[in-house]
Amino acid sequence: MIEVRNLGKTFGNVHAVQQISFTVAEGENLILLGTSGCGKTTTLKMINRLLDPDEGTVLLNGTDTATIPPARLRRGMGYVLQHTGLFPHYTVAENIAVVPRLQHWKKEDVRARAAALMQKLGLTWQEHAHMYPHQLSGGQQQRVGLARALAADPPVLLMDEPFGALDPITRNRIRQEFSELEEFRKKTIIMVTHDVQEAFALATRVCLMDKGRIVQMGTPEELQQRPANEFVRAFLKL
Ligand SMILES: Nc1ncnc2c1ncn2[C@@H]1O[C@H](COP(=O)(O)OP(=O)(O)OP(=O)(O)O)[C@@H](O)[C@H]1O
Repeated sequence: MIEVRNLGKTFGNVHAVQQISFTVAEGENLILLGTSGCGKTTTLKMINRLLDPDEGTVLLNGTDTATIPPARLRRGMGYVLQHTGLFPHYTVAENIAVVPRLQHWKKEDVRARAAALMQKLGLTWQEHAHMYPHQLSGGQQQRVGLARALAADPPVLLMDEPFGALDPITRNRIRQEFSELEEFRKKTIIMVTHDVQEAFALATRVCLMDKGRIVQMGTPEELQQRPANEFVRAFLKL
């Protein structure tokens, strides 16, 4: 369980995040939704300590994450980015293997896991394992990014616009495939998007943000049926 309490982060005179609080239960998918610059990415990065908050705390299963060494914390939290963050000089197989190798998995286990994930995500070992990221399409790169984040089976997945760099058709297809994966259903996920349709397709609950603050949080149905104010109504085009 992840509990975020009164998080705040300021860059110079920009209050990027102010008084953000929420809890995410095991297996839930919380989607942080909002316009560009509203503080979604900053919030996400404070959860795996890529950024340290100026105010507030993040608890992971009751433990203050400020007391957990960042490297250890991140091993339990897969991270998927819009521009994949794949290592360009590593092959597909090597990219997927990064975290299992850090955890000293046996070579054959790493390979079996990578091959199984690749297959689930529409890639094949024979064709793709030895390719480099620049030899893949954007959609294929994004699949490798997902496989890498899932490789060591972390209980938590943080995703920042994971389908954002793709054309709308590929985006919908990969999103659909991803939402059907057993991994997706099992994991606690916090995902950032500015796309209302995507948020509603994947969310257990949506956290709608504006100017660094939470405007409304609830299930997609709650937001649609009981928008808290004009901003919510306009954002959701109700
Ligand atoms: N490292 C930084 N230094 C200075 N300002 C920053 C930094 N990171 C974020 N900001 C500012 O903080 C605010 C929130 O940024 P953030 O990236 O969290 O927004 P976002 O909602 O994720 O936007 P987007 O959807 O465009 O990625 C913005 O005004 C941004 O310019």
